[in-house]
Amino acid sequence: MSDPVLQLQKLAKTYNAGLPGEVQVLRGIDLTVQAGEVVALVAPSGAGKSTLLHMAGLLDQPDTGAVVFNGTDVTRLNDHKRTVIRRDEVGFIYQFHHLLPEFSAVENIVLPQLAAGTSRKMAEGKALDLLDKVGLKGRGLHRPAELSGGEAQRVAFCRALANGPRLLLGDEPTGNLDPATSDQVFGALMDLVRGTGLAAVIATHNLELAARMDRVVRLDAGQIVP
Ligand SMILES: Nc1ncnc2c1ncn2[C@@H]1O[C@H](COP(=O)(O)OP(=O)(O)OP(=O)(O)O)[C@@H](O)[C@H]1O
Repeated sequence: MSDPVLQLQKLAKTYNAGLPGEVQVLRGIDLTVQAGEVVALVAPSGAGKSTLLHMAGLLDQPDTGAVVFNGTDVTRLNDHKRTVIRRDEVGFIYQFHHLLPEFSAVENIVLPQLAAGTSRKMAEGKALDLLDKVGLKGRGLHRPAELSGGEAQRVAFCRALANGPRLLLGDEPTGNLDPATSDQVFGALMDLVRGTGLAAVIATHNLELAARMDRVVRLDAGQIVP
C-alpha cells in the first residue's frame, strides 16, 4: 500500500509561549489522511482548526511533532522546499474566494499554473476543463465581481485544483454561503475531488456537510476528541 498523503504526528503549537498571553493551541494532534479520502474537521471556534490546517499546508511550523507528506518528513525543510511543495502539491480553499479582482475566472485559474511552469496553452485548457466540471463553462471571461458568491467559490475550487495537488485543505469553504448555495457548491466540490483521488481535509461547522465526507474528525481545545 502506498504512503498516506498526510500524516500529522503529535503536533503541538503554543502561541506566545512563556508569556502571560500564552495559548496552547494544538496539544498532540495525530491524524492520517489517505489518497482519495475526504476528512471533515469539525471544531468549535477557537479550537485550533486554522492553526492545524496551516501546519498541514506547510504555512506554519509546529513547536514539536511532525508533518509527513507522501512519506517524507517535511516539518523542518527550508522555506524554498516547503514553498515548492505547497505550490505543486497542496490546494487551499477558504471561506472567501480570494480571487484576484482584476482577472477573469480563466486567468485566476491559469496564473498558479504559469507559476508552476505550465505553458499558457495547457493552463488555459485545464482552466476551461475545470470550469466545465463545476458547471461554469459560460463564465470563464467573467471577473469575480461579475460572478455570484457560489460561482466565485467554485472558481476558487478550480484554482485550488489547477496544479493537480495531492492534498486539498479547506477552511470552511462554504461557510459564507446561504444554505441552498452551500449545499450545491459543496456538491460541486465533492464531484471535483472524487474525480481526482486527492486527499482532503475540510473544516466545517456544518454537521450535515461533514456527514457527506468519508470521515469526521473532531477538534476540541487543541486535541482530536472521539
Ligand atoms: N498568531 C497568533 N498569536 C496568538 N494567538 C493566536 C494566534 N493565532 C491564533 N491564536 C489563538 O489560537 C487559538 C486557535 O486559533 P485558530 O485560528 O486556529 O482557531 P479556529 O479553530 O480556526 O477558530 P475560528 O473557527 O474562529 O477561525 C485562538 O484562541 C486564537 O486566539
